Amino acid sequence: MIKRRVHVAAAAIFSDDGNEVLLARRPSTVDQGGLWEFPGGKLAPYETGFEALRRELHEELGISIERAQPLIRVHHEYSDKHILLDVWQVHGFSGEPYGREGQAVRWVKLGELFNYPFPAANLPILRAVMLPTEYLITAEEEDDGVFLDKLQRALIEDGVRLVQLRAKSLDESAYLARAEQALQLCREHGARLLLNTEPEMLAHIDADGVHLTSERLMTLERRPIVEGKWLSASTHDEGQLARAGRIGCDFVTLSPLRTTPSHPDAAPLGWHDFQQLVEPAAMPVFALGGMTRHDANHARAVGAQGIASIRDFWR
Ligand SMILES: Nc1nc2c([nH]c(=O)n2[C@H]2C[C@H](O)[C@@H](COP(=O)(O)OP(=O)(O)OP(=O)(O)O)O2)c(=O)[nH]1
Ligand SMILES: [Mg+2]
Repeated sequence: MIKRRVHVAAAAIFSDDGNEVLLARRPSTVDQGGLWEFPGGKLAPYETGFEALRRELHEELGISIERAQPLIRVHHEYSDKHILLDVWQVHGFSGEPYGREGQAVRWVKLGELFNYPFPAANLPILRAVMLPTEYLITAEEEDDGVFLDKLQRALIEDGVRLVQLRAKSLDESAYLARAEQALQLCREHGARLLLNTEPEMLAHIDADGVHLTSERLMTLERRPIVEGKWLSASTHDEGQLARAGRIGCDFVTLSPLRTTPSHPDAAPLGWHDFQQLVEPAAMPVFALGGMTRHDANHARAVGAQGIASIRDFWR
């Protein structure tokens, strides 16, 4: 059977404070009926994704949007069709949204999204909605005091909300001690902390998750930590991205986008190859390697969740 290909534009519409998104419930009579969804629908012939999004949001919710940013593109195989969900992030609209087609519509806190039943294709969208556009990777730093000062600066001044504790030069007990302090600081600022260590470390410290090196990733056949903790991984090519998808990583970094002083010999991907690699990956991907916050918009335009960086945040 040749499957139908369906291209759908859908919206993650955020509340002004950014803490809630608007969900709609699919009528029980249609495909995927009764499940919750991000409002949107199929592209009409000759429509762009954004044009379809504007039309659908007006038809389904009675609102008008002027701008939207790409959030994530998800390819998914249903038994009867291949679907591409082209999901946009919307901040700001005019009109008061209501279910113009009689469907239930509800503002839902980001932390409660997993309580709602969604179509199978939606898991990567939920992850993308819950993640910020910036991922800070900490630098090697000998002194704990200096480390904490720099982390605090990034949390307060740059508004960083996702942190990976990378400290290859520390032994296990020094790493744990630093992780405890970093975790406390992250909690104070509403940020998540992932440990760049063996997954077993989560038994000793209640961090938000684990980041796998690409080598460690390639040794795993299944997800090494429970759902509910975040699992990310470093990837550099198609094979590693595929493995990350297979073991259920919540998101990944893909590098090196550019050549960097820390990895001068690694061949850079550049934006074109980056985009090609990200397109089939059904999870949020952060661009890494010579990235700054000024690259975030372009990264999003080619399919990334945003950018990951050490140097841009470590000042
Ligand atoms: N809008 C939307 N559709 C989704 C999501 N997840 C998901 O698998 N889908 C699937 C369900 C449908 O097969 C397809 C969307 O089609 P639709 O029924 O909304 O299309 P439409 O608004 O153009 O409606 P219609 O004119 O065809 O009745 O995508 C989601 O989060 N939002
Ligand atoms: Mg629809």
